[in-house]
Amino acid sequence: MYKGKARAYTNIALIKYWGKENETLILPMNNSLSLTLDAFYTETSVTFSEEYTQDRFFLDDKQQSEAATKKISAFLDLVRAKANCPFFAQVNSRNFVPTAAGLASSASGLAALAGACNAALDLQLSQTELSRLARRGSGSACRSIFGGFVEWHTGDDDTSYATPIASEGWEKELSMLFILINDKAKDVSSRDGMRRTVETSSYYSGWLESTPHDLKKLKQAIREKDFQLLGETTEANALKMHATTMAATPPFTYWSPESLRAMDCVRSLRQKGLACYFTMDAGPNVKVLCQRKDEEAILTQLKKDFHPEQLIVAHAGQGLVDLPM
Ligand SMILES: O=C(O)C[C@@](O)(CF)CCOP(=O)(O)OP(=O)(O)O
Repeated sequence: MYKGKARAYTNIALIKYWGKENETLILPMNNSLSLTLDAFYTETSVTFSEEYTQDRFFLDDKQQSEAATKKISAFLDLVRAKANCPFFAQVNSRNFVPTAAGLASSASGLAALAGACNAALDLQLSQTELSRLARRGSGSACRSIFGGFVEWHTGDDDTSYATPIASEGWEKELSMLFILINDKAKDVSSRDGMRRTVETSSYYSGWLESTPHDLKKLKQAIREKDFQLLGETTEANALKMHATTMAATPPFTYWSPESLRAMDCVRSLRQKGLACYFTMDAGPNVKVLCQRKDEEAILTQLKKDFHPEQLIVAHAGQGLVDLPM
């Protein structure tokens, strides 16, 4: 019996990963850049045992569907091949995110699973090898191996992994405020959404052409600790990513009326002189990037338009953490 446990934190992309060049190997069309946060994380333990007759996957103590277990099994097969281990496994993941907020990201889950498997089978993987492995579970998971600002590079199965970006700790001066939009509509998963967009969106080529330029500006903003450039580039990049979905066939959007209202609130706060910018992913929630020094003032304003329980504050977080069983 081999056991391991790890914790990984959610990351939010400032330059989005939105499209795969290779679905099986989960290779991205473009480089992305994210900020690992401290507010949301997943703790995953894994046990490989010769006594198990199948893989089983529990999330928050609930056994998961066959489809979800199949996805985990495919990842475990990679690990078993690497470790030359024939045993089935039981995976227990616990998401430390606000319940029913639609925030449980596959990024922290799969990164934590990579770490737990590494510990259980004593694979002694480097952070780069862990990032490469986590990528095979979910693209954005490869970024959660590291804390702070992280870049995920395009490439082949060997060369596509994430690396931390030197920032002299500037990320500690930033805040990310989550505006939770409880939206009934069933979201298109990020995996399905990006596939449909790559295959059918007439705006996709424009997106691909513009992301390297956005990435360059974002890295300049980190180098120069220029919050306005960071914010403007982040917001514009998110809007371009979401524009591609509206030009897909059939068209779709992750935005709900409440999302639009939240985006408007951010713009009007900016007009009042409070530096804040939004980003959005494959769901209706709106994430507001600001400087820690303005966090209170912005929260006070947002509380005029949203219920306090819709607002969650996050700061820069750390990379993968091994945990004692
Ligand atoms: O995080 C970003 O860069 C942007 C997104 O969050 C925008 F929605 C996509 C994340 O996609 P993910 O869940 O990693 O997909 P997978 O590789 O199909 O598992």
